[in-house]
Amino acid sequence: MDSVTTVPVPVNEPVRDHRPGSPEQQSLWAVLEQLRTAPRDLPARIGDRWHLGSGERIRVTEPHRRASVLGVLADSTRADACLAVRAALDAAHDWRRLPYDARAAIFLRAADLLSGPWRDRMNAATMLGQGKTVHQAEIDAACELADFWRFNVAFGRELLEQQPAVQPPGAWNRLDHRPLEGFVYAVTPFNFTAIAGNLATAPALMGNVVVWKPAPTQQLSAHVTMELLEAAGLPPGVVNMLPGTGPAVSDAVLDSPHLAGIHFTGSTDTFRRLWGEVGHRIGSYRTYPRIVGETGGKGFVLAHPSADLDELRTALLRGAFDYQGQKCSAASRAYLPRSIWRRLRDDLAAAADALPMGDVTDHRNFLGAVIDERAYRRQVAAIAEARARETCRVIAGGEHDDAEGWFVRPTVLECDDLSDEVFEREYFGPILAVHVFDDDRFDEVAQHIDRTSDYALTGAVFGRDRGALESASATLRDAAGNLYLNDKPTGAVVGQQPFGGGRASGTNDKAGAPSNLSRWISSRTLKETYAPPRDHRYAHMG
Ligand SMILES: NC(=O)c1ccc[n+]([C@@H]2O[C@H](COP(=O)([O-])OP(=O)(O)OC[C@H]3O[C@@H](n4cnc5c(N)ncnc54)[C@H](O)[C@@H]3O)[C@@H](O)[C@H]2O)c1
Ligand SMILES: N[C@@H](CCC=O)C(=O)O
Repeated sequence: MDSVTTVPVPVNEPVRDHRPGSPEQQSLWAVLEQLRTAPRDLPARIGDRWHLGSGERIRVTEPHRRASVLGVLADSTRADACLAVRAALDAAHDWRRLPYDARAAIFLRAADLLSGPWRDRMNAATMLGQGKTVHQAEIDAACELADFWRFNVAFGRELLEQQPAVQPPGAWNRLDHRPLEGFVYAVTPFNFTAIAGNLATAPALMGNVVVWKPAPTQQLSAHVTMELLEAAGLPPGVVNMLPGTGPAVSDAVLDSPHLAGIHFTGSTDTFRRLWGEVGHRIGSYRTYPRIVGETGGKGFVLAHPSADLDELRTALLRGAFDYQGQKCSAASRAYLPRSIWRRLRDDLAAAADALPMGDVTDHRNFLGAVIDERAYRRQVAAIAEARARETCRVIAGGEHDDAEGWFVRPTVLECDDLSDEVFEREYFGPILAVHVFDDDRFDEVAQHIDRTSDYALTGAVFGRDRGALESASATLRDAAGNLYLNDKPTGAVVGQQPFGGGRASGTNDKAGAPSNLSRWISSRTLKETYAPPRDHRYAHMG
């Protein structure tokens, strides 16, 4: 179609509140039961084939009910990965020639299917497989993923419309925003269904083909995402999904001369490893691979003596313990003035100890279990090590129990030493470390936060004193890619708070923003001259 169209103006998907007894709660609960009673194979998707390979079998279980098996995947092998790369490259020719509107329509349809008939399935898969309560699943798997698909379409169109500012007489300058040559490798984390879906599809919207390696613990909702994309009309081979642990897939994928980009979210260590492997092979690629990665965090909350106590306590509880603290954005360290701490300590500890924890399908629970045994052991070790230090006290939680599921109680540690590892290391679980400072040291503590951790993802400053907010915001300018004033550091919304951080937290290309999509195009400049010169001599030559 030659017409210049407009794309729909995106609007954030409304969050349903799933009150007990509501129709939305009843329809979701029916789907939860179905998924629980029927464990399934979770095969790879390579071109137009669902393929359960020969790799080692990995069970996907409910974190809060370890014995409940939701499905089984086969760890993808090097051979599977070679097939997926081939399938992607075979699909590239037709996909990159499809007009933008035709590609966009597929993702807009996917968003509508997700917010309508597929909503319950996606929410249920995310609740059971990743251990999210209904609210945490709803804001992620339904709303954020639909938002990514709708907003990206508008952002992608904005990018394609970017054209040279100057058109002198006698010539026409144009930009042709091409997809990358080759394929993009999307490697995605367990904790957000939306992030996984976005990493695999944002490059595809811009005309690229993709090999997608989800985290094994996210495979149930990744499987539903793949089925949904196909129901929306995504042609075979545009996104090829390889379940499993990753190293064998990376061996093949990073060896391909056609690797054009990596779209990663996960831990800093994994990202650095992948970047290093690309670096070693850099001479073997046809083009320099674009490397985009959003990685770990150590979200801070800094309070000024003027902060409101109830607002601060709520932000700490939600920021630190929503989804068991398994958000890269989680509030995992708090710096609180002594005058506030005197009034907050007991309430915060009591409220944390009272948070109901258990099976996420019991709607009364605030939180569930951590994702797997590795995460459980990491929390248990961190708590034990903190207990052993004289300068740290466990003031809430600290208990854990893996009999039924990987349960760790919301834990608040009060630690005196500003350089304690609890203020630096990412545990990625329900542990909040608190440092209490003398009220007149607010500015000094802000400077300390800026120097403390390698990460720079999220942070929050609480206070009613405008001057204090401004000075902390200035001091902490590079300490967080997302800084919140009088709000918790989690829960960024697509189109409202573009998300990502710097330093060890990533390349800060801001998921769900035009800057991210710009990484998946490679622009060609066209200059057409209507009446080119016919004599090579310049005027100054006389
Ligand atoms: N900054 C952000 O936007 C953001 C968002 C979500 C999660 N995270 C971070 O992600 C981490 C938690 O997620 P995770 O536990 O899934 O991270 P992870 O690094 O363990 O795994 C991420 C992905 O990498 C895969 N992987 C590991 N080694 C690989 C290899 N050699 N080749 C290919 N794939 C490989 C995993 O299977 C998974 O799919 C935390 O550090 C968290 O802060 C960051
Ligand atoms: N974008 C999410 C965090 C994603 C990381 O896990 C938030 O803002 O809470």
